[in-house]
Amino acid sequence: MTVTAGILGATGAVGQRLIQLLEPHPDFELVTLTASDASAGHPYRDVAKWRIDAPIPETIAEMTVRRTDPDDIPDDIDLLFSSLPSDVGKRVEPELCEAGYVVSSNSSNDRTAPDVPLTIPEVNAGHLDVLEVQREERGWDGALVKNPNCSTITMVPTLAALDSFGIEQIHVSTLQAVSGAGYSGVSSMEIIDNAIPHIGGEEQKMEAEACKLLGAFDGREINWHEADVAASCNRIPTIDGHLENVWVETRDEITTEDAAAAMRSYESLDLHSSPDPLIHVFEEPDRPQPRLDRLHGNGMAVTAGGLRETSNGVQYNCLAHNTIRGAAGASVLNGELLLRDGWL
Ligand SMILES: NC(=O)C1=CN([C@@H]2O[C@H](COP(=O)(O)OP(=O)(O)OC[C@H]3O[C@@H](n4cnc5c(N)ncnc54)[C@H](OP(=O)(O)O)[C@@H]3O)[C@@H](O)[C@H]2O)C=CC1
Ligand SMILES: N[C@@H](CC(=O)OP(=O)(O)O)C(=O)O
Repeated sequence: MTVTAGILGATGAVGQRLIQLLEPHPDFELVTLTASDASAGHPYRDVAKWRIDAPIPETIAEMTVRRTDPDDIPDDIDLLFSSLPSDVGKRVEPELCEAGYVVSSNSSNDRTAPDVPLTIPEVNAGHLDVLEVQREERGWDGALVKNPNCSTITMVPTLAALDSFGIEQIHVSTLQAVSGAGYSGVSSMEIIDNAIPHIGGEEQKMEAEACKLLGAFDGREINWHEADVAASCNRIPTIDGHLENVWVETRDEITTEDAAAAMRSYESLDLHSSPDPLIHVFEEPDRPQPRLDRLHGNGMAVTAGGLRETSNGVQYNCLAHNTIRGAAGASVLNGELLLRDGWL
């Protein structure tokens, strides 16, 4: 079955990555692109400042961009991928769901709403069933699914792997790439020869989203994990790939070998965009590194290394590609999960 798909915010940085992933995708046929009113009515080629290091697919370049409005989007679209600014997503996504569209969104609005599934398919695919509650309570024929923030996605698969030892406390410090702020988000004068120890709202997102993702769905509610999470977020002058230093305290004793084995054996899924293995663990103490390791598993794998025992847990480093696994690829994978589980 081929699913007809559209992208909301298709001209932006994440929208372009979505095009790159969806145009050759075996399950999805890209038929609609939307952006702001200023871009609507024009050929995609004329209004998108294409920044991906591969040409715009010809079929996409000639498509006319539509308004991001239920009245301007064809009724027969099965799935909309959303990469809108979060204030726009907050207003438009519920309107689209009410109009009957299923939306897989990367935007940060509504990620922690109790009836909105926030999913990393390999970690918490079962949370998707909260959509039944969402439809019942909101009276929607459509549905809204979110993927987490890029820094959160980077660490959570490794934490899920370690949670059989009973995670009680997580401390994380990030080294985040400039692409996370968008093309014009951080100026070159700010970031070259520098590091910026502040990314607005990022720490709070990591702390909340990690607990929701690692929580348990009881058929009605997602009960958040009770681990104590503390994050410190920093921007550094890499282009793509968020590197993170993580300290985990566990209830049960855990050795370096236990932690490496748990990460290596953590299961992937049989979905097109899900890499196998999901987590690659390095023996070399100086890996992972952004430039060398961000494209593991076509940019969808998480890499880890530098494992060390601490007094009551382990310390390690992890890395993922922030605009692929951390954004566009995460939304596409959620689309594949929606298809597998019969929501489309
Ligand atoms: N950049 C990244 O790596 C990451 C970004 N994100 C999140 O993804 C979302 C998109 O980010 P990014 O792609 O960088 O943003 P961009 O600013 O590059 O793109 C925004 C897109 O939304 C459209 N848009 C803007 N305003 C409106 C509006 N009022 N109505 C309809 N469409 C509108 C733009 O269209 P137009 O071109 O016409 O202005 C464009 O297509 C954000 O929520 C961001 O926080 C998440 C993770 C990583
Ligand atoms: N804040 C992230 C990117 C981002 O836009 O995150 P979110 O999807 O939570 O808005 C970064 O700067 O790297």
